[in-house]
Amino acid sequence: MSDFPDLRYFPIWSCFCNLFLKLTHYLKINLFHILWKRTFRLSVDTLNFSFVFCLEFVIHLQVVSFPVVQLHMNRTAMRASQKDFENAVNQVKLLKKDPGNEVKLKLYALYKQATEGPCDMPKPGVFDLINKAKWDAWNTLGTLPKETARQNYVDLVSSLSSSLESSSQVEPGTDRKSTAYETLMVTSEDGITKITLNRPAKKNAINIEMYHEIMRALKAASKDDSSITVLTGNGDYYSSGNDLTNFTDIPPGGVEEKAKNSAILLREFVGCFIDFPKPLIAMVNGPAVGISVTILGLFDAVYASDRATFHTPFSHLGQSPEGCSSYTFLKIMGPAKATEMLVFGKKLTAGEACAQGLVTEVFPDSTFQKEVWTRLKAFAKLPPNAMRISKEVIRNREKEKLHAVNAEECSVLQERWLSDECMNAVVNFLSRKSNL
Ligand SMILES: CCCCC/C=C/C(=O)SCCNC(=O)CCNC(=O)[C@H](O)C(C)(C)COP(=O)(O)OP(=O)(O)OC[C@H]1O[C@@H](n2cnc3c(N)ncnc32)[C@H](O)[C@@H]1OP(=O)(O)O
Repeated sequence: MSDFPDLRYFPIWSCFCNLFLKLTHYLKINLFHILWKRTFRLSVDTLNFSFVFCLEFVIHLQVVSFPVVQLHMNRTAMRASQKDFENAVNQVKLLKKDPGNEVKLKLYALYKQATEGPCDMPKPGVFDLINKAKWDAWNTLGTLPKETARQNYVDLVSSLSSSLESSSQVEPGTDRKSTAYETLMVTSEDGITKITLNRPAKKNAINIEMYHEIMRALKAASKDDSSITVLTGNGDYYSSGNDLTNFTDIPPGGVEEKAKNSAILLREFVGCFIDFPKPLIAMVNGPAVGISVTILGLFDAVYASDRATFHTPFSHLGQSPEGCSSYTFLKIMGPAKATEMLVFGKKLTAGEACAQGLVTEVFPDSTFQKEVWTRLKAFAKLPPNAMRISKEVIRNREKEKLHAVNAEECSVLQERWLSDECMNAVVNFLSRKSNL
């Protein structure tokens, strides 16, 4: 405060001084009139005087006061930004995540401009890539005033902190995060968002809530600052597929309504995998059943522990293939092998699934986590935009077809769920007459 004269009351003092001068000036004129003019004329002059007096007041307030108030506000803002600037400089050092080279260059340039003014350094040589990039960033700020650069720096750091904060809200290790998902654990670090199916006591069976949470987690992962997304399971299973108790919660509209709602949910769920924009990797840590197997055809890489098995017992359940597997499995493994899995329900070992192209690579269970994570961390360091664009080029060719297949599979299943074959299979499982 002390280093600045407080200008807040200047306009008011200025107005009163001005008015005082005007008042004495007009009084002199009016005294002259009083002495020499008639009473009638005098009252008109008094009215004129009052009118001019008020006008003077208003004009003075507008012309003098506002610029002064503005000046005062600007000076206050400059003072605030100097303090904020120092805070922002410290805040940058505490950022947990790398904001990326583009942002770092912007920060560097604004810092230099704010502290040293316009760039007056000699331009580094073409081969001195890093210093040249820094010089370019600083030089493009031209003659931007130091105060503006300071303010821009503060704004950039604050937007950076809030965006990194919101992306860290998906951290499962924190209290905030554990309340975010009931059936999943979601973490985001080293450029990798990891979605873990988390109902180990139920073999990670996918109940209605988990379908919705997976979709929510995928949508969040598609927008966060990670480069790749991983889906895995907690416990001894990757997933036992659709939770068969989903079929027991019948709405007032009866089984038809249930089948219709399930088809809508399934279509939306599979659609999220078709449209997911970043590289999506499955870490199949154990046995996988039903829909957790079929959607693997929509992943970009599938790494499996040698404990994993792949089982799609649709005929046993009176159901039919979903997850676009009626299309992707045929493309991946050819019609004969796909039929063995999807129609006859043949369970594949990890090695067999790898030989047929469904799995990218199999790892011994003892080293599975370590080996796969080392690989994933290396992948996550690749340029994220290049990975996303490459995936887009590959996926776009198929997207329309995949959505059409998804729609068709869901509509066939809607009918199947109403069949005796399906209802008996579900009842048998729930009454524990059968395990697959
Ligand atoms: C709305 C969209 C629909 C999308 C269409 C999707 C279709 C599919 O995914 S079809 C595949 C459906 N899945 C199954 O048919 C698997 C059924 N489960 C089993 O066969 C077995 O549980 C097992 C082979 C996966 C594991 O057997 P086991 O090691 O003997 O363990 P338990 O059977 O004792 O299971 C422990 C615990 O978990 C419950 N559970 C496991 N899987 C499911 C499931 N898919 N649905 C519901 N509940 C499941 C099991 O009931 C046990 O629970 P508790 O008895 O309460 O301990």
